[in-house]
Amino acid sequence: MEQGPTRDGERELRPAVPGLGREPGPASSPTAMAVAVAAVLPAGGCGERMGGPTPKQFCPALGRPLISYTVQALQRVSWIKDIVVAVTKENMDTMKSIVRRYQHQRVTLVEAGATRHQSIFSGLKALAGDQPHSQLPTPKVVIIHDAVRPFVEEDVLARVVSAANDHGAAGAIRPLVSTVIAPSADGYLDQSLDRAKHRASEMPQAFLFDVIYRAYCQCSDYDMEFGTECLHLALKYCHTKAKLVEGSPDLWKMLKTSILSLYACAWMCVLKIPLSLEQVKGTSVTLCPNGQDLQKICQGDCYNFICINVIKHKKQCLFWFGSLIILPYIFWQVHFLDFQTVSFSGRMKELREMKDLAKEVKKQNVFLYGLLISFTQDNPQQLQENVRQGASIITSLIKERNAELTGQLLVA
Ligand SMILES: Nc1ccn([C@@H]2O[C@H](COP(=O)(O)OP(=O)(O)OP(=O)(O)O)[C@@H](O)[C@H]2O)c(=O)n1
Ligand SMILES: O=P(O)(O)OC[C@@H](O)[C@@H](O)[C@@H](O)CO
Repeated sequence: MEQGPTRDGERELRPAVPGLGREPGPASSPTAMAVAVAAVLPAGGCGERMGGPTPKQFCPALGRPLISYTVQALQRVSWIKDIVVAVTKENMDTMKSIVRRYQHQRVTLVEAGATRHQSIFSGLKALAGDQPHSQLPTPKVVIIHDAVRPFVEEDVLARVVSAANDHGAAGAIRPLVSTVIAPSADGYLDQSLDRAKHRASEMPQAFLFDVIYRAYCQCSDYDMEFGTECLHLALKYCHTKAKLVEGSPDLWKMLKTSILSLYACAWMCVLKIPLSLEQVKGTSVTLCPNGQDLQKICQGDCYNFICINVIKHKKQCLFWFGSLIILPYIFWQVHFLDFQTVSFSGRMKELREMKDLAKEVKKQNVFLYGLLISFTQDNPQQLQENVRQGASIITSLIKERNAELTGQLLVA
């Protein structure tokens, strides 16, 4: 087994999962129950369906391997104490250098198996107390999450962990996007499933460690080789019925290169006046006053990020929304306009320029949306309110990727 960074001294530190169970505590702030949580990331696949030479988990997005985003998504959840990543022998060095380069923490690498279930089992063994070489503490609840699903939020992780703690197993689900049919052996329709009654099983899933580990220990060779569903193993071998938890649309798994592109949701704010950084404080954003470029932002721990770059008298603002790999690129150009000093013709000129640019970049599948945030110098509160409104417009439209909004100027 390959070990990642030393895990000394963490054996006694148990995480508190938000919203998990109830302990006596002040009624206004329900104390979260302390539950030990670890995660296993199977990352030993070869990406057969994608068809490229590089396994999809190592494909770059904005110059950074996909798996690094997934690890980061788990790493930023402080109550996940260990992240065990299963990678093949031949990719072990690559993964080690990813861990080093992006300074991933709490990561332990183990050798993947020939199938996904084998890789997961290998990860679980690293956390099991009964294994001679296991060095990590055995968690009460273990999360299993595909390395190729980079967009996983703390909220859904907490919900599956909480449900697993209560019910023994839990998994995220999504509505089916198309109807599933069963063909007969000779190529005719045999059965058509009622779409409303079925769901797609997604990740993350979570289990009481004891349940899933016992299931894997008893698992038949056939299940180990051909099975794909961990929830099914818990049911079949431990009679544990998984609680199903609604997941968000972001939980998709990378399967094809066509979606291996960037979801560079950035706001490009061209500030037309010298605006003090202080003025946009309080918008629940992180401010980054020095000239960092998008690449650097992506490499940092930046989710829901607003970066303000100061370039001489012109200021640029990149609002980074963490979700990285969906086509098409969405680009927000945010104009801060002082209505008292910028004339009507000045505003029209800006709009025309934005429309022209939007037309141009649409050819490259970049949707450029405009957002106008108006203000007057004497009313900083109004500006803050407009920035807040702008942020909520962006967050609500960012996932729609609506081509019709290209070149439109929305007003906050
Ligand atoms: N022997 C394997 C096979 C798969 N996986 C991992 O399981 C997750 C989900 O599997 P899948 O999407 O099927 O990935 P691949 O097996 O790489 O893809 P394909 O089925 O197209 O070959 C991925 O993170 C993949 O790396 C694994 O750890 N070990
Ligand atoms: O069905 P697939 O082989 O694409 O994927 C299997 C896994 O990646 C996993 O996401 C599901 O089993 C959900 O449980």
